Amino acid sequence: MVVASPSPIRQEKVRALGVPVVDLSQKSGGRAAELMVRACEEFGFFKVINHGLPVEVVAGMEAEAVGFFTLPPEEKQRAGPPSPLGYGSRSIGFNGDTGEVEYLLLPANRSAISQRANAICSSNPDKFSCVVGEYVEAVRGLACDILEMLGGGLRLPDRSTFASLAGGADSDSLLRLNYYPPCGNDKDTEEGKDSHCRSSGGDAAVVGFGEHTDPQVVTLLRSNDAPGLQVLFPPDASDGGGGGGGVWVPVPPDPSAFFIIVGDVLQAMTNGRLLSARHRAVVSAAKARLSTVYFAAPPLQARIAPLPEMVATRRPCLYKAFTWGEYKKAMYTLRLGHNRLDLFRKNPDEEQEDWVPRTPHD
Ligand SMILES: C=C1C[C@]23C[C@@]1(O)CC[C@H]2[C@@]12CC[C@H](O)[C@@](C)(C(=O)O1)[C@H]2[C@@H]3C(=O)O
Ligand SMILES: O=C(O)CCC(=O)C(=O)O
Ligand SMILES: [Fe+2]
Repeated sequence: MVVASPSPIRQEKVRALGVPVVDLSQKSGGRAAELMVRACEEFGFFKVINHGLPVEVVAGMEAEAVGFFTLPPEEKQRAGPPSPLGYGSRSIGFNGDTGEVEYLLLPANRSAISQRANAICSSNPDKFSCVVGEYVEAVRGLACDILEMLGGGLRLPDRSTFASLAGGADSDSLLRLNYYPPCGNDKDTEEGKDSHCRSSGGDAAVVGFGEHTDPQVVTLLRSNDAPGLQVLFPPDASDGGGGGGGVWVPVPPDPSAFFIIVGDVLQAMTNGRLLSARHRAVVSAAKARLSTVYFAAPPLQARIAPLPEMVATRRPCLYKAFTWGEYKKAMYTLRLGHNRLDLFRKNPDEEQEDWVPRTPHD
């Protein structure tokens, strides 16, 4: 059998830096919202603790995911191939991207989940629908709280602008379960002999999920206690701008927290004030990583454009208007790592000024 060599990632420019943390038990007074906005302006990324999702809802979701990924390969194939929804292994999207990952991509709503439950979990489809349905509803509530806080922190005239966009029943939100098998570097085991990681040699990490930004409004990512997520901190954030293209920051896993990632839609609506964060997952640990990722998205027909209050004389409108359906169509023509928002830039060659709030003179 010929096994393709997984692509190693060069390890330079990877540095341990603290990630911003927002404690949701301290919501009152607006301080948490201000911290969120600052984290999204600087990194497009933060972690929330004390988020209030019941532990049994989160544990139930993880147990269903483990149950699915540990099924025999032929059973998992019943939920594939990805269209893009469904079960996939190694191949991501339709344009040749690959990684050491298995995944299940589902629409994040109860009825669509129960329609697919039989193919995913034939032993107990009702339990799968119930547990996963409960999880997506709880996490949608958390997404709306966070988006509402961001709207408040940005002082929007309607603080619910983002939450209403992504929190409705007709939203195109998705749930993705990613499973990164362990490296199995143990030469004495059968698994170790076939290891997909040994072939890369040295300490180089292997790509689980290649670098990209998430296209939607915001992403809520939770994982088990295996590491792997890395976020690209822009040059200003990492070293005062002197280091070139930023630095990859490994994010220590925290199963009790959620990691929040700004998506392209939020970057466009805030006219570049909030940054959609480039991130990736690497496979280097001996332990399997399991991530449960909720992408809060607008309805397909929703019109996305920079909000008028985010545009000023010194901060001209950067993006053309588009519908979420148009954005999705464009993104499926591109590779994972491409900068999709560039397709919708008004003046792609224009230098961008740092964001300055609207002044009375504007
Ligand atoms: C290569 C691709 C996979 C992806 C669609 C795309 O053409 C470019 C964006 C990719 C991404 C990244 C974040 C999410 O995991 C995802 C579901 C999404 O909305 O955009 C995936 C897409 C996918 O796997 O279908
Ligand atoms: O698994 C991870 O930690 C990252 C996954 C991810 O970025 C994605 O599914 O879009
Ligand atoms: Fe992602």
